Amino acid sequence: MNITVDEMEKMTGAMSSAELASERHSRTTVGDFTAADPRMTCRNVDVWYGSKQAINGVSLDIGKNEVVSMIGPSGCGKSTFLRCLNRMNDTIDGCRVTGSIQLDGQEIYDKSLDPVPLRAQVGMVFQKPNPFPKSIYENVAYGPRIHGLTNSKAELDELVESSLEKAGLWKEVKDRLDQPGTGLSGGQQQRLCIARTIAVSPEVILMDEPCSALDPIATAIIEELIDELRANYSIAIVTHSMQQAARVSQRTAYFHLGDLIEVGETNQIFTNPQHRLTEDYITGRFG
Ligand SMILES: Nc1ncnc2c1ncn2[C@@H]1O[C@H](COP(=O)(O)OP(=O)(O)OP(=O)(O)O)[C@@H](O)[C@H]1O
Repeated sequence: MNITVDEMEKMTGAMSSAELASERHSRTTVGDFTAADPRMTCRNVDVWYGSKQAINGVSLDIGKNEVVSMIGPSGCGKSTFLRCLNRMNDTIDGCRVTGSIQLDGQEIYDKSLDPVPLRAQVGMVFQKPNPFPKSIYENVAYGPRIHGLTNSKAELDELVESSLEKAGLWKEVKDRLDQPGTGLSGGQQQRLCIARTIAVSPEVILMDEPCSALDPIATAIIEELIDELRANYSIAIVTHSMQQAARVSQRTAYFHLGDLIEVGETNQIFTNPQHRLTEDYITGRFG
């Protein structure tokens, strides 16, 4: 049975909690959660922390060469869902993920799949820039070295340069590659983290509020970069800033209490939301 959240709310008084729990799985997301050319496909994803369910039957595609933003009030599950996409939740005790998440048609939760190379294919940039306590060069060279991606120092040098170039940082650091990454400004550190992610040839880049620790100028530079990166990668970004979602993404997904309420073209979500909860959020009535 397909029912909307509104209908669900009307029905709750008449249903037992067991019936309600089973109905929650068939709750429909408003809008088309599929992408024409998907890189990742997520179907009926549930996430629990112990006995508490944080994500309820979410289905969403991340398409090739698109930026998908995930928005919603604090605690709605955006980061939890994002972390499912490269199995970062594996590192959290008591966290359990069910459903199907595929990268290029392969189940990423398959027991035989090694999460270490997966996290190179699906890289992650965190809220707070977190360069290693090493030189700028080593920050970028570390991943390719442990994944055995280059055969010589010259090749590694080239990869470090091209990754810094793609992250828009090369010109600013080319004369001080041996200096500590932690000595860069916050915005530069975040671009260094992006270069580090790019260096191991990802297909998808996950970004969890990547600009929340940055000033408006550094934020604008990262937003421009995200738009450029889209030419080569699929990007999923969690953001608290609706303006940022509107600026950087082609599709937007609105989460509420662990449900994916609505997904659609970013322009449509912000100008003509179909669900009352989406409308309430984007018009500032809550969140
Ligand atoms: N490690 C954890 N252990 C237990 N519960 C957790 C853990 N991480 C998140 N949660 C819970 O899961 C739910 C979703 O949290 P999550 O951080 O994914 O939301 P969010 O939308 O990203 O929030 P925010 O915008 O505040 O970062 C919340 O109820 C939160 O308390």
